[in-house]
Amino acid sequence: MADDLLRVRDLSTRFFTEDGQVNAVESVDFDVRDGEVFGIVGESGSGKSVTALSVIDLVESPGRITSGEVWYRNADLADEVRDDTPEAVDGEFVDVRRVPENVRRALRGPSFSTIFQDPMSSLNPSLTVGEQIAEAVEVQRRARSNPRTTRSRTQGFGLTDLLASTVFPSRSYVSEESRAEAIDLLEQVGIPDPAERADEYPHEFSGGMLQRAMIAQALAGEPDLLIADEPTTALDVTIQAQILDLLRDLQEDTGMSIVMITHNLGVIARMCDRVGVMYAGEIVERGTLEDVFDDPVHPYTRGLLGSIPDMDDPAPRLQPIEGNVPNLYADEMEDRCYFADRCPKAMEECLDHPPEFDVETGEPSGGRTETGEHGARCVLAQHEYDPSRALPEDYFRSEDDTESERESQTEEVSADD
Ligand SMILES: Nc1ncnc2c1ncn2[C@@H]1O[C@H](COP(=O)(O)OP(=O)(O)OP(=O)(O)O)[C@@H](O)[C@H]1O
Ligand code: NI
Repeated sequence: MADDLLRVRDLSTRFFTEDGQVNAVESVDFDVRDGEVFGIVGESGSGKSVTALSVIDLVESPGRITSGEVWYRNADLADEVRDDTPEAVDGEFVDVRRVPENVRRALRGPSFSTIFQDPMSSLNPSLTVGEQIAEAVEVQRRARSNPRTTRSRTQGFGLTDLLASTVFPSRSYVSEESRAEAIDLLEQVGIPDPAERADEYPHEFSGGMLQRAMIAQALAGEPDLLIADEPTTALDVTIQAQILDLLRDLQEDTGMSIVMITHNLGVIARMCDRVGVMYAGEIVERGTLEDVFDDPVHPYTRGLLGSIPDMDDPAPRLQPIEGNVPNLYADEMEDRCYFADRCPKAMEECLDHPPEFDVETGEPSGGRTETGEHGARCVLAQHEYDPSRALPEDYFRSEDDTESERESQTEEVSADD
């Protein structure tokens, strides 16, 4: 079994809005192994993107990570930070939440890289594609030749100036070498005539080609982990499939790990080794693709799978299960299973907040067992459905009015995602 590259523990992120506190990510645990694709799937508003942003520390105000650890395996980094921040080191793992902020920021690119749905969020329209990729290559090259040595301790880790250059890319190629590498990267991501295309501007690229260019830029630092948040959602189906295949090929060639975020189970089925199903800010079920697809335990997972979209005919949005994702306002989150009011198998036990149970043993796993095991945050992982303990169907009915009011608000907040 491959080693863990990332161990996320008890990660919680909240938004402190004028309307109240939103518990967007609630005590999330997951692991990402070396060289695997880990999928995070769930309906809109379930907390997938905020989870990803939390891992790379890009949550913006009024959001804040309120608890959790993000352990990243990197022996060199562990050696470098051990003296100054021993509490952030455990063997070869470093809790990136506990290292100084500039060190954490310097991991973006060479350690963690990201691609999003909209390539223009990472490409500058006024620079050629080649210049921008060369710039990313150059930034990473300098970062490598100035490693985070003990020397940096006296210089306050001195990496912020390296990062500044990503914000203000220069207008020409830094060197012939980085230009050559940019062309090489464009070729790797399947852009034909890469030397010519390198001199074109983003608007001269088609949607699929732009997506490839963004991937090239994300790969410039040779990251250990690529976080892909709905990377193909905006593309037409044939191009979607090509980009997914490209990502899978690049993953195999480079050995990097990928966290793939999507609301499309077809994408999960095509890409992922293991998967976590998110609902209302929690991972409610996780395991290998086979575990989760062939033997789902949580009624939410079963509901999702009941409407698995065909890759050739993907539904634009999953809307498989009657009812709505709760709005996640803390003062309305009761201490019960958040799916209970939509669940065909809700029992009296569901009025308590379920821990994660190991599906094999039915024992609480707390996400801290030797993972990869099949876990589910549902009492059905512990024992059989018992109709005599079923909640009456209209048990939550009285909340319907407030729910439909909230529905429109939730849509507003996540609409620009
Ligand atoms: N800036 C913000 N301010 C307030 N609430 C936010 C903010 N960003 C996200 N949220 C809330 O956090 C929750 C999780 O949002 P998130 O974007 O992670 O969902 P998602 O699963 O990625 O959905 P989608 O599939 O639509 O991208 C939602 O309830 C959302 O309303
Ligand atoms: Ni999202």
